[in-house]
Amino acid sequence: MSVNMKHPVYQQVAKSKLLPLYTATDLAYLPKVEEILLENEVPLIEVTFRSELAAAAIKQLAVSGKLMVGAGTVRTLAEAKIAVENGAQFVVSPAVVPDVIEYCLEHDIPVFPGTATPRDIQMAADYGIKVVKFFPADIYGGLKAINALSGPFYDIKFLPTGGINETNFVEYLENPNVVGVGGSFILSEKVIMKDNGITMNQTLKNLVEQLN
Ligand SMILES: O=C[C@H](O)COP(=O)(O)O
Repeated sequence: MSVNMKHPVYQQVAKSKLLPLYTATDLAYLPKVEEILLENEVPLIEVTFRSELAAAAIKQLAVSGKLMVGAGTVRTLAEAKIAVENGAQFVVSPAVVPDVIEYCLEHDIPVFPGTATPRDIQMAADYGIKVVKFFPADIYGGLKAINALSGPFYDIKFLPTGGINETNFVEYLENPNVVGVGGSFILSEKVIMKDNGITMNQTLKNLVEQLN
């Protein structure tokens, strides 16, 4: 059981720098979601297990094959199995869940466990994990905490999530220990629903422009 750092998911996260966290309540919007993300060259998505449609949305996106699709808010082994069986290519958890991590490593699925403390990070590192979610980033000290944690955990990269928004994401991404940022500020089904994606597309365009 070891971490395959050559998995394309790691390269894509580092390239896109944005990991959109998406909660599906209506599968009809998924083609629009794909269109917006592809147009803005953010070809990946984390579909959260916060709605009953999570597995179906993952499956639809995986079958379509346009985006790299992962599962988020994976808190149990059962959810990890459902996610991967429906085509999830990566898994994100809000905490360090040994069953989830072990299942993912056994199936060559990149897993980003949620960490906030040295103990959490050490637990993830003991599995050979090199990239952890830092969550909830703003409440657990933001960049100040990441800088402090990067001293002893010099070989770990962070994916801050939770409280990241359009005004602070660039500052996070400028930190050399931050590989990318995640969050609901990148893509929202509710916003897409309002005007069939026009506002959402513009919002994402504005975010991506700031990356260059
Ligand atoms: O697990 C991820 C977080 O719940 C996302 O937080 P956010 O809505 O502040 O981006």
